[in-house]
Amino acid sequence: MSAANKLGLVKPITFVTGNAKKLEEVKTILGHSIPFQAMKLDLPELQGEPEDISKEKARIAAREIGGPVIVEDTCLCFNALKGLPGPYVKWFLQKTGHEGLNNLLAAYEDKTAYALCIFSLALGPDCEPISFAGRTEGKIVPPRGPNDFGWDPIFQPQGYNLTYAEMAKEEKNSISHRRRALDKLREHLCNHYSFDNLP
Ligand SMILES: O=c1[nH]c(=O)c2ncn([C@@H]3O[C@H](COP(=O)(O)OP(=O)(O)OP(=O)(O)O)[C@@H](O)[C@H]3O)c2[nH]1
Ligand SMILES: [Mg+2]
Repeated sequence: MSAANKLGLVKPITFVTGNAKKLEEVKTILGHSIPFQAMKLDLPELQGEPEDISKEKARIAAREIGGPVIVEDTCLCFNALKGLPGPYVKWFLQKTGHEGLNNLLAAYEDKTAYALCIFSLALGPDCEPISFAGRTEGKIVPPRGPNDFGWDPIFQPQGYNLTYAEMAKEEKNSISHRRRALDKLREHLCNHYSFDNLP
């Protein structure tokens, strides 16, 4: 799309999340490529299919903010459990910890899993959100590495001997589910919008 056909945003995009570690990674990955501001808000933990959850989060956030928003929902999906715990991993982690998550797979040979991140962009309260998914394949292992972000210590990406937690931050950010989703979101925003009219 040529520059003349791009929609000029007049309100900045707000990334709405209650999770400081997500925000840190998003800031690092996007750098200055996309201007955005952040708002710490605890959005409801919804049920359903990952893309529907992410889109509904975006509708709720756009109503709260009254302007353009991005949100994301992250799932950790075990293949032996047909994708569960998926979007419910936050509660499994909170209640059962890394050990409990490993134990869920004790009855299965297959320890493979994937991390899935779905960003949704809503331009305003009455706009239908658009989603951008990123997925990284891996397996679930007993915890290794610093315990400063969620399930990072038990997720070992395919092709690596290190868990997400053991990797240097730049290395995780170069292959992560979040990185892959943000690459698509960035491309969409750069192709369709101009940011020159922002206050
Ligand atoms: O080890 C991790 N590496 C990651 O890269 C990662 N991304 C998210 N998470 C955790 O997975 C659950 C997602 O739930 P979630 O998407 O609803 O997030 P949240 O409620 O924390 O924030 P938000 O919904 O306000 O944005 C929460 O427990 C997050 O802490 C991660 N853990
Ligand atoms: Mg949440």
